[in-house]
Amino acid sequence: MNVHNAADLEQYTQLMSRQRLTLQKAKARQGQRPRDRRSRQDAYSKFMLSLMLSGRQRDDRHLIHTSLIPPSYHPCIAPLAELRPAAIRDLQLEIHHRGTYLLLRSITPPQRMTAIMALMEDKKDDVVLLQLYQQEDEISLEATKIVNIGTILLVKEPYFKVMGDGEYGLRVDHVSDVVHLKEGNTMIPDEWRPRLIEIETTGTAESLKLRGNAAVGEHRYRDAITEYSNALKQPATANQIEVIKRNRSLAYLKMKQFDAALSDTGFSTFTSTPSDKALFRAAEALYYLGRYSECCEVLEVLHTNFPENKQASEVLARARSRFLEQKTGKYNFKYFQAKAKKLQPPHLDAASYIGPVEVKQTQSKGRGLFVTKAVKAGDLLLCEKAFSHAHVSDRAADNAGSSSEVTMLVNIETNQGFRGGQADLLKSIVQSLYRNPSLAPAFTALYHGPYEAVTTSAIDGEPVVDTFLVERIINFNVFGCPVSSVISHKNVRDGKEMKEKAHHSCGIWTQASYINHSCTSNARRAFIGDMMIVRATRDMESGTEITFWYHSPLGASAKAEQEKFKHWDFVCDCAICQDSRDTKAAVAAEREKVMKNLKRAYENPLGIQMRKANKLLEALNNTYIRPAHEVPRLLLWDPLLVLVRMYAKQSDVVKCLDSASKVLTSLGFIVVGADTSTTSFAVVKWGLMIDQLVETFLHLKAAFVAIDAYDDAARADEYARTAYKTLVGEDTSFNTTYV
Ligand SMILES: C[S@@+](CC[C@H](N)C(=O)[O-])C[C@H]1O[C@@H](n2cnc3c(N)ncnc32)[C@H](O)[C@@H]1O
Repeated sequence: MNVHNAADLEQYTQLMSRQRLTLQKAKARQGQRPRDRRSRQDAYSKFMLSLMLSGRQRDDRHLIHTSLIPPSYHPCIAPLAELRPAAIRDLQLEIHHRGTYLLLRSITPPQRMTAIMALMEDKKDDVVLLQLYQQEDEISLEATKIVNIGTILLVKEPYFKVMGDGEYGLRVDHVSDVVHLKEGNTMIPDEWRPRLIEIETTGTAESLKLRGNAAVGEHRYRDAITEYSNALKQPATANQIEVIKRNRSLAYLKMKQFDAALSDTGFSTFTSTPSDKALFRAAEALYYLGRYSECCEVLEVLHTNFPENKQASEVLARARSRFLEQKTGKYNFKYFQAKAKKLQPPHLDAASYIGPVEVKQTQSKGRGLFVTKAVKAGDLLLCEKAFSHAHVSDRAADNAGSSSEVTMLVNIETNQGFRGGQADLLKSIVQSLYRNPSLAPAFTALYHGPYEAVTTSAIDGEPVVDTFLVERIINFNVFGCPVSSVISHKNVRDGKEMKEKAHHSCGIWTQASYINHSCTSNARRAFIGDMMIVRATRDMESGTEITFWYHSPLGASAKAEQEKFKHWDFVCDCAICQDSRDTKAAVAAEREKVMKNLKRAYENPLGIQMRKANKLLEALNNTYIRPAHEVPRLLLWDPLLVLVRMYAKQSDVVKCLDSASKVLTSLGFIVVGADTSTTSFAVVKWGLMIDQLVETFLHLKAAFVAIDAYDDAARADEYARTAYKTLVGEDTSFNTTYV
């Protein structure tokens, strides 16, 4: 929804045909055991050379950075005990070696490209290039912490393939298909043990704990977790175990493994006197998991038992604010706007408010979101924090716009490609689900088309994450977003952008994902940072299904509109789409002709030819059959608004009111009193919520003031603010946007 489809890029088409060819060639070799594998020395030299060159400055200006999604396959869901060992030399091309595993040791440092790569050996001294996809980015975790010389790991059900450059390699798409073997693991062969670097495998619980503490001191949190976990395998007193776990919980917090951090604090079985550290860490984990009510409870105990703990009071104040936001939907939007401007990425410290809505089955659109009580236009339905948000800065987006430097996520199987932050989104969601399985259900429940995901969520006590399921869910549920909708709105106001824009930044909002599309929608989404704000655009009765635009119906032909929905695999059946299907070809041609003539009449160098324009507008209006409040007349509002502006400038109040009233009518509104009569001005029924509405209502307000109709002016002002609030998400910035 408002994300960049890559199909319009020439590079994309070329890339896709190259990839498809590679895939075809590779398929033809399925089952072969390649005889031309590089020797160990040759493979090593090649890898090291490539590693060396990758460190040098390259001309990246015309590169497409792609993340290619291969044909989908399931993650391994068999317990390790049931898998048989395999050897590199027995691997067959283009096969997922189900029921087996490879035990590998890295003989090189890692190279980070789209995947993290390293050359691995097995016990028979054969080597293979390993590509680990969907790993954390370098800032979160250096590649050397994932794989480095001497790292021993186990690849479950390996997928051996011909790579893009014709070489052979192991491709791992599911993070859960790799097991890092820690020192002391009995699966590590004896001959590999002495070569393990700097690893002391034994020690007492106390000495290992101290090593863990030292690792924490050096910010080596992953190592610290290993040390503490080893310590917990040694004999220890109950008190020692508690301390080691508490320390490990800090390392888990630093690694953003909030589920594990919480569990290590003993939260689920807290006694009456947990330590201040345990309480604080539990509170921190709960905060990041969005469990604000429990977070407040824990912090209140901490505050009571350890009143001198200043940090606790600060966090308690924050947690209470989040809890209040979650309960009431009351936010400091002014603060949001200021923060979103400053933060990079613009991720706000805020809780989600899920308003009077519920998910229910619809007649023909799968599940949908419905209001549980009557609401008014402008009412807040959702203010949701992104489940995951990929920020692409304006500079990066501008570069991508000129298509000299493009990031793409390309799915060969579905032939879909996207530009922008979607590749980052995939990686970060996979990692987040892997680290915090408690967050998974809200995400995996989202619509994912016909893809059949595995139902196993954990194996051998470790989470199973299906990368292809994540990719499918992103595909159907991603929203493109600006840093703030107020910026997009100002651009429309200033005539810089008339159409809704696609965005490079994007995210997933799990509750908003249940909202289906309709061109005659009754809600709108707005963004501030990573918060999506959904408000009603018209009054709704309890039980009404909420809909918003996946793509705005404005400015595109009906056919082009339907093309856009192909991606989501549905045909829009709203009144606008039905009407356009029912419109005869001759009528459509007549509209096109009138529009062309209208353009000419408007672009006359001596000013608009009013007589001609009025006639043409009348003719255009007459091409529509169904009432405008049922089927908005999408071609009419824009030329009418030009007239409103003109009459406002000329201070022709009567004509200004008349044209503004017609703008509203063409958008599906029913209004009364938008004239010089004594009837009070009121919106009886709201129509399509477009950015230009604010301007329209403000022109009405000015016209009413000019004829001393102050009550009507006040109402027009109120409507302008309601429209603004719906379009931008809040109205605290109204007075600065419209000074
Ligand atoms: C973001 S999901 C919306 C929630 C989804 N209906 C569900 O069951 O979870 C997008 C998918 O919903 C369905 N959908 C959305 N709007 C629709 C519409 N107007 N008509 C038919 N199907 C629609 C399509 O299958 C689309 O791919």
